Amino acid sequence: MSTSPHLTESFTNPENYTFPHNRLSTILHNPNKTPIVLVACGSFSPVTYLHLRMFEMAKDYVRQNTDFEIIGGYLSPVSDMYKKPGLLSARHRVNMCTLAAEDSDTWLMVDPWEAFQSYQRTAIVLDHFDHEINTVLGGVQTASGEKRKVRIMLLAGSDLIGTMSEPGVWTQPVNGIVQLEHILGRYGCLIVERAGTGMDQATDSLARWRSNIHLISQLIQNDVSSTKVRLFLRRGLSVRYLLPNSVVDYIEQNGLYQDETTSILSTNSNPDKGKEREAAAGASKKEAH
Ligand SMILES: Nc1ncnc2c1ncn2[C@@H]1O[C@H](COP(=O)(O)OP(=O)(O)OP(=O)(O)O)[C@@H](O)[C@H]1O
Ligand SMILES: O=C(O)c1ccc[n+]([C@@H]2O[C@H](COP(=O)([O-])O)[C@@H](O)[C@H]2O)c1
Repeated sequence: MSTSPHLTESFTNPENYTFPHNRLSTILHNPNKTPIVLVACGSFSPVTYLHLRMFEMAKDYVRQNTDFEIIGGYLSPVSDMYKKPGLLSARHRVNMCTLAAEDSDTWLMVDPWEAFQSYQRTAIVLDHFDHEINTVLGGVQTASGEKRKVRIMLLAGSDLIGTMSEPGVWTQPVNGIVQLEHILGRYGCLIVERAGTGMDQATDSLARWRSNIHLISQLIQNDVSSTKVRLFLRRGLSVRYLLPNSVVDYIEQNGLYQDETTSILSTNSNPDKGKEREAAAGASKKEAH
């Protein structure tokens, strides 16, 4: 792993922010393994079982195919300033992710750092995790007391990684540094196959970082998406068993996704996720400068 500096000298924290690390393992059980933390960035509007499944698939993949040991996993909901269609307020998205994480395994956490401030590029978000886990917390310890640096890795669906190959915001430098080099060269990622986006198609032009890109195949096809869940809710259809029960209850109790006025922008069901993301990230970037 490269030791290039972070893309920013200092990180802006939201008011009253503390980095959640209650479920982060403090011990590296196998000293021969490289400790890693998985970070999934996205809208999570709302979080679905497929988002949680990504972490489970990654856990199996890591155990069977790598020399890594996972010491924690984070959902990092994007800022309201991302302004993607269908994006509910950060407060609700963070609350739903928190319920989902509590409901699930014991190693998942939600970091609200990104959600409660201006739009942050993904490279900066990974730097923030690196800073909190390695600089502030001092990494992880082996059973013999030796301190080890934790490697941060992006966990994403193949549709998201597919957009990295397209010319656009991902390829625009952050503070003069090419951010794909930073994300894929310094950190690396685990990519979960997503119905509708081929793995080859997603990674063809990212070949130079091949050794840092881990491809995880879907053995059970499931194309649940937040867009479809929102559509169901607007039509008054049940979404139970597509999301954790606690999240379904939260949506019902708060009357979320009933109509277009509950989202940051009006909702739509545009299937062209790549273009939607590029537009959202591009707009947020322009506003940030
Ligand atoms: N069914 C799925 N299979 C694999 N990856 C998924 C799936 N659903 C979401 N992801 C991944 O989860 C991350 C966050 O996703 P995001 O919040 O955008 O969900 P989404 O369902 O794509 O949302 P939307 O429908 O609002 O665009 C992304 O990396 C995305 O690729
Ligand atoms: O950093 C970038 O250049 C960049 C460009 C496009 C998308 N992203 C991130 O990718 C995630 C996409 O989320 P979503 O909901 O559009 O799948 C979200 O966390 C964005 O901040 C990041």
